[in-house]
Amino acid sequence: MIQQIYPVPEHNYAFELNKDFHFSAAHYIADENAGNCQYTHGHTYFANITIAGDTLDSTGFLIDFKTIKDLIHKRFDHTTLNEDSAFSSNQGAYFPTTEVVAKTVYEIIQTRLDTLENKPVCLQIFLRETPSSYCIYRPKGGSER
Ligand SMILES: Nc1nc2c(c(=O)[nH]1)N=C([C@H](O)[C@H](O)COP(=O)(O)OP(=O)(O)OP(=O)(O)O)CN2
Ligand SMILES: [Zn+2]
Repeated sequence: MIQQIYPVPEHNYAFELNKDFHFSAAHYIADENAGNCQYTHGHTYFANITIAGDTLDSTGFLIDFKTIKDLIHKRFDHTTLNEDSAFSSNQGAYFPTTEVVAKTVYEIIQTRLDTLENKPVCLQIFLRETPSSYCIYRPKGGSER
C-alpha cells in the first residue's frame, strides 16, 4: 500500500474516518485531444476516502471500513471503466477521466451514507491515477450537509 500525505478538508465533525485502497482498471478517453489516452490502457488507481460525522452506529462505527472499500473495489476492480453505467465513451462529461471517476466514487459512497441512520458524510475523494497525477474531489458545501 502506498503511504502518502494528502490534503485534509476542514470540518467541525467529531469523527473523521479515512480509508485507503487500490483498484486496477482499464479506460480510454475517446477524444483525439486526449493523445495516447484515447487508446485503451490501464492504471492501478489509489483512492483515499474521507468520511466524517458526529454520531456512531450501534457497532461504534461511523461506517465499516470494509463497506467503503467494497462499494468501489467490487464494482470497478479489473473492469474497463468505459463499460460501467456511470461512464460513457461518447459524452465528454462522462468520460472516465480522473476527475469524473473521483466524482463518481463520491456519488456512490454518499448515496450509501444517505441510507444510514447516523448520517455520516463523505468530505473528500483523493484519487491517484498515476505516480504523477491525482485529483481531489470535494462536494460543494461538503461539511455543511
Ligand atoms: N485532467 C486530466 N488530464 C489527463 C487525464 C485525466 O484523467 N484528467 N488522463 C490522462 C491519461 O489517461 C493518463 O492516464 C494520465 O496521464 P499522465 O499523467 O500524463 O501520465 P504519465 O504517467 O505519462 O505522466 P508523466 O508525469 O508525464 O510521466 C491524461 N491527461
Ligand atoms: Zn489513463
